[in-house]
Amino acid sequence: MFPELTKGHSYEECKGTADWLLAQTDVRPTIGIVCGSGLGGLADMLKDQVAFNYKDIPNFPQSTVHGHAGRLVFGTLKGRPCVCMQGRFHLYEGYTIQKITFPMRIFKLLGVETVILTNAAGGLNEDLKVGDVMIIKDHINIPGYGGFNPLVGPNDDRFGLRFPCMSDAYDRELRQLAMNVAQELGYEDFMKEGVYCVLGGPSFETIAECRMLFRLGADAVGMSTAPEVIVARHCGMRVFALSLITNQAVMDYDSQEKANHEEVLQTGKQRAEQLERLVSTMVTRIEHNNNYA
Ligand SMILES: O=P(O)(O)O[C@@H]1C[C@H](O)[C@@H](CO)O1
Ligand code: HPA
Repeated sequence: MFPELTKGHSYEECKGTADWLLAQTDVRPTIGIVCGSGLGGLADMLKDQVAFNYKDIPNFPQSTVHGHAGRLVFGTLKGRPCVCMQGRFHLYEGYTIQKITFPMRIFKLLGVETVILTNAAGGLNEDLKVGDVMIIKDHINIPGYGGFNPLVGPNDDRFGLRFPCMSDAYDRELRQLAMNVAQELGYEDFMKEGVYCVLGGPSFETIAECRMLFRLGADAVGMSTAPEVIVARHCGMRVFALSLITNQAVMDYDSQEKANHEEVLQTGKQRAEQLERLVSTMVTRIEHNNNYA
């Protein structure tokens, strides 16, 4: 790895961005939400919005992917102060892994305690159907095996430890809370739990790759989330993440199916309302001190 590729923003630069945002809104968010492909409608749930285009925020990258609006939205969700990324960043857009995870450090410096991440993913496990919501219980970070871990480079102890633990990355109580809320809402038929595997993208996986990933223990495959989770956990925020299964990964050489981004966005639209209800109900049950009501 070249040193210039492992240089993220300094603590002071992150603080500069967070202070710039805090100076322009009275909202003091304790919950941060990241919207996956086609799931940006989650941000529209916020009341009394103060929204910033990414291009106007100091040091922020810009969204380049269809289905990622590129706005940071502050507001309240059923009275809870929240901040929501309407669009995230991916390695395949050409940003460094430090850059795509930079917003997690901004969340932390804004006062966020709990991060809720969503993504679109392909189902590898045949128990996962298109339209299912998979609560992520763990991840496999394939780019990390090649040195693409967002914590590569000098460690700033003000953010967190040099060697953070990841065996508890996906908060057990928040996963239980999601299951409880799903049951109350009558969503249990499409709520699942599983392991998410991140690849660099942007090409979708080959059949051999899908078969390999399933054998490795992955239930769903995507191109995001795990790097953000690593940075969020490094700086001590609690994490809940879910995948909307937008397509079934092709595992069979006789299949005529082809993964495509339009199908991903379309499935997002179909489940949008239920996802919004699930996330907003969860938010009302997460106390500001990170206990659960
Ligand atoms: O931001 P997410 O992970 O939801 O986006 C997924 C992965 C690719 O960016 C895109 C493929 O359709 O959707
Ligand atoms: N593979 C990778 N990323 C994805 C997929 C997929 O099948 N679907 C949505 N994002």
